[in-house]
Amino acid sequence: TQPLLLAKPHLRPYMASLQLDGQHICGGFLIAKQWVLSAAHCTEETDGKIFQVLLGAHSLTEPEPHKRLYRVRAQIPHPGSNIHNNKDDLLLLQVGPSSRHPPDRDVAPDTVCEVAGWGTINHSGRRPDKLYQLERPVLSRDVCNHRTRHDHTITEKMMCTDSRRKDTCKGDSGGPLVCNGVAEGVVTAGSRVCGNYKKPAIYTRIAPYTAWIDGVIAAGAA
Ligand SMILES: NCc1cccc(Nc2n[nH]c3ncnc(Nc4cccc(O)c4)c23)c1
Repeated sequence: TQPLLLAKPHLRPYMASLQLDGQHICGGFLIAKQWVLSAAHCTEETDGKIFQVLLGAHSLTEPEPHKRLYRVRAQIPHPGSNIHNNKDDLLLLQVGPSSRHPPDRDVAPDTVCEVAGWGTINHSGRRPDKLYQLERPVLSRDVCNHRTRHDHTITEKMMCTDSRRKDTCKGDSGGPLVCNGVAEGVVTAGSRVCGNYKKPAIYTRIAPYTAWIDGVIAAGAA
């Protein structure tokens, strides 16, 4: 049979894993804010236990910044579903606020990440009409904090990429720094300097702020 292909990480943010006690039981997918659709047969061997729903994952076990395990507020099988046939084999799950946040880990130095933006393209200050993208290696916090670079102003809630030659610039602020398919940082202007290797590009890391982000989303969702 045709060998199955490994999915490219995080290209399917709607993809859900329905779990019991940390064990994957069934797939599912987001069809609306807070609602996951799956199959009613998935509740057969659960003897009434309520699933947890894992969203934003590629690996079921490894820590990933956008991975979240959500409680299920309501589990609603289609009224026509039954254990004798495949009719109306649908299950709707209303997911509640996330019950667990992934551990907050630095991206390894030299990891090549990408950043995109409509910011100015070079010292000419030319502003593009179309989106540009840039691949840059992560710079360790120690190097970025060196006296001759950002001189100990880079906290553990920030990260840097090498700014030799290719760099972010005016108008790129706010965009995502994506490493291995995961948004790890948000472009910040920092010293506003562009393309100077002595002033590496700075990003606000996202992982330290997931509780704040979820809190705002949950409050807004009410
Ligand atoms: N590379 C870090 C970075 C990320 C995001 C934005 C920024 N810069 C800027 N953000 N806002 C700005 N307002 C005015 N000038 C600015 N930078 C600038 C413009 C022309 C020549 C040059 O050497 C630097 C910036 C710098």
